[in-house]
Amino acid sequence: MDEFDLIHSITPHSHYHPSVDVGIGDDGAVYTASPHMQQIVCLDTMVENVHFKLEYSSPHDIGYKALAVNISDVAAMGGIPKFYLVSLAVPSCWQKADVQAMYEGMAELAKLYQMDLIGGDTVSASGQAVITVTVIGEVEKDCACLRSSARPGDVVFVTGDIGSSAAGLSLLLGETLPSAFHTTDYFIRKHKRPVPRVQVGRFCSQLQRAALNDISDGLASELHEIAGASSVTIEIEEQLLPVHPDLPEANSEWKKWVLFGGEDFELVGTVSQQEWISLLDYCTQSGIPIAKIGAVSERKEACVLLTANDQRQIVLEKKGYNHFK
Ligand SMILES: Nc1ncnc2c1ncn2[C@@H]1O[C@H](COP(=O)(O)OP(=O)(O)O)[C@@H](O)[C@H]1O
Ligand SMILES: Cc1ncc(C[n+]2csc(CCOP(=O)(O)OP(=O)(O)O)c2C)c(N)n1
Ligand SMILES: [Mg+2]
Ligand SMILES: [Mg+2]
Ligand SMILES: [Mg+2]
Repeated sequence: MDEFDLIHSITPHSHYHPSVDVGIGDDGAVYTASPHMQQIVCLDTMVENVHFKLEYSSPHDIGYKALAVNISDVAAMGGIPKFYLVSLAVPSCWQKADVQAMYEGMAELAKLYQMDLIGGDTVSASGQAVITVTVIGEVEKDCACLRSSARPGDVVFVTGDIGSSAAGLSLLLGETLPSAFHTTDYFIRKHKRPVPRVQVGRFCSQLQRAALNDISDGLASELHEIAGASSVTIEIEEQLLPVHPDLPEANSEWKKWVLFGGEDFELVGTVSQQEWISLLDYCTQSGIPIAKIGAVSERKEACVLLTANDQRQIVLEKKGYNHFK
């Protein structure tokens, strides 16, 4: 594989956004930012054997997910994703076609959101493959949905279902065996091909106030981040958590997947009770699943409480995915 030949082959012939003044091919990309908008910049890395395994992830899957998780961070800010840059460390055993397939995975999602690839970097790796994606987005001035925006009395909500991605991972790793009860393909798809909730983020950015976070490390961890940033106590109810009906049949550990599993890439957030009505209305009309899972209490201490199905209230630990634990 030749580095320059590879870069040439993945260079787009045209851009969705005419605001790209200089794309791939110079020392840096140049774009003209829209007036009245603030720029959002996100970066997340995926490492072979930490975030994916080549046994079950194709290069297309890896590319798709590396861009999806970054778009998810833009969605959690309430933004519109516009541009992306890709840094690749490629093991020498990879073929040019494998790398191109990764870019096709990203292009699939980029087409959906009309995003332009405007740069990156390509190096050889002596060990595992690493892909780092940077996404640049934008949001109307002062409309970003910050983790610090939760207030007492707010409704706490989550989109989609949670725990399914962790179930998919467990199936892929062979820790959970497929059976007639579970929707194996659905869980695996939730793990490999998460769909970022950009529409919901955009709707929230137009509200008076919304706190948002995307679920990468797990529901408990993300709720703690909102509680900490807003200095509030969040109270959620186990019976309100949206889970796929087949999840409890999959494995006795399913409740851990829901609270601490992570990589759902759903949005969790808080809005005022009044604005919850319009958010629920919007999602219902758009066919986007969303559920109220609790409320922000009047206590001013950063804490997350869970009312279990037996009605006992417990402190929900800040457990979840942590790279060094
Ligand atoms: N190595 C790093 N250097 C600088 N900033 C970092 C680094 N790692 C994480 N951050 C920043 O810390 C914050 C939390 O990161 P992270 O938990 O990865 O967020 P997310 O779950 O939204 O991807 C973000 O603002 C991120 O940009
Ligand atoms: C082989 C493998 N083992 C474990 C996991 C689970 N996992 C890896 S990283 C992660 C958390 C999300 O990734 P991170 O890099 O922390 O994203 P961020 O929080 O920065 O968005 C989880 C649940 C996985 N996806 N693949
Ligand atoms: Mg991150
Ligand atoms: Mg992230
Ligand atoms: Mg993380």
